[in-house]
Amino acid sequence: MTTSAGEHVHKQAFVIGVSGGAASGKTTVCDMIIEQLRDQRVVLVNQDSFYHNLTREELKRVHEYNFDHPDAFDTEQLLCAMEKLKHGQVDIPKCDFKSYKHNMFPARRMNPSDVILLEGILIFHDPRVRDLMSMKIFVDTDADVCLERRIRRDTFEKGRDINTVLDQYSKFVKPAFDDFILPTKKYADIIIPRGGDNHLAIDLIVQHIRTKLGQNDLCKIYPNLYVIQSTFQIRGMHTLICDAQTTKHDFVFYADRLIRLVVEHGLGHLPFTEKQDLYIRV
Ligand SMILES: Nc1ncnc2c1ncn2[C@@H]1O[C@H](COP(=O)(O)OP(=O)(O)O)[C@@H](O)[C@H]1O
Ligand SMILES: O=c1ccn([C@@H]2O[C@H](COP(=O)(O)O)[C@@H](O)[C@H]2O)c(=O)[nH]1
Repeated sequence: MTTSAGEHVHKQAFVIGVSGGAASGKTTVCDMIIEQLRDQRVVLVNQDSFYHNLTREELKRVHEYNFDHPDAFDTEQLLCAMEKLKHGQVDIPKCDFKSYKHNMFPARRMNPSDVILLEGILIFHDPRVRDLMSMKIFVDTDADVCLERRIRRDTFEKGRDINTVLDQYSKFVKPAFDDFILPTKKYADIIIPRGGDNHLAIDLIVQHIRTKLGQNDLCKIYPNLYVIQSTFQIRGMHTLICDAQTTKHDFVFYADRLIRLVVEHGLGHLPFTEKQDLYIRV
C-alpha cells in the first residue's frame, strides 16, 4: 500500500514484545531472531530509549533515582513512536547511560518494517503497550546469572564502580523485578528459559514469525483474503487428510468438515442485512 507521500504503509507490522529482567539476555535473544530472519525487514526498538529526561535535581542525586520503576519511562512517547513507525520513518532517541542524557548521541532513524521487536524490562506493564503486540516473549534467566552479567556490563561498559552497582541492585533493581517485572510474566505467550542459550526456543519462534509473515504477505497481495485461525482441531484434520495411511472413509469425513469450515467462514464475510423473524405459535 502506498500513501500520497509515497511512503510505504505497514499497517500489519508484526510486533513482538521481548521482556525479562535486566541483563537476562533480551537484547541477545532479539539479535538472534533478527539474524535468523535475515530476509525480512526487522527493526529493534528498546524501551531504554524512552527513559524520562532527568531534572537537574535528579541528576545531582542520580544514585537515588529508580530506573527500574514504571514511572521512569515515558510511555506516551513510546506509544507515539510505535504509532508513527506504522506509517513512516521515526527517530528513536538513544540514551547515554554514562551521562544519563538523551542528546549525547544522534537519534536512530527507523524505517517501517514487517517485524518490530520491542524490548525492555517493563514493556508488558502498560496494557496499551501490550495491546500492540502479536507475540509476547519473556526471557527467564536465573537472578544470580543476571546479577553477574550486570556487574560485568555496568563496570566494564558503563564505567561504574562495583559498590554502586550492588547498591542499585539491592535498593531498586531486585525490588522492582519482584514488584513489577515478574508479575508481567503471566502475559507472555512464550517463556524462554536461559535466554540466548536456548537455540531450540529461538528456532521455533523464528519459524512461527516466518509463517505469520507468509500469511501477511498473502493478505497484502490479496486484500480480501482472510486466513482462518489455525486451531489445534484444524491442524489435526489437516494432518489426517495429508496422511497416506488415512482410510478413505476418514479422508472423506475430515475433508468434508474442513470444506464446511471454509464455506462457513466465507459466508460470514458476505454482506448481509439483519432481519427479525416473527414466529407465531399456533
Ligand atoms: N547466553 C549468554 N551467555 C553469556 N553471556 C550472555 C548471554 N546472553 C547475554 N549475555 C551477556 O550478558 C549481558 C546482558 O545481555 P543482554 O542481552 O544485553 O541482556 P538485556 O538486554 O536483558 O539487558 C551482555 O553483556 C551479554 O553479552
Ligand atoms: O541510566 C540508566 C538507565 C537504566 N539503567 C538500568 O538498565 C536496566 C535496564 O536495561 P536492560 O538493558 O534491560 O538491562 C535497568 O535495570 C536499569 O536499572 C541504569 O542503570 N542506568
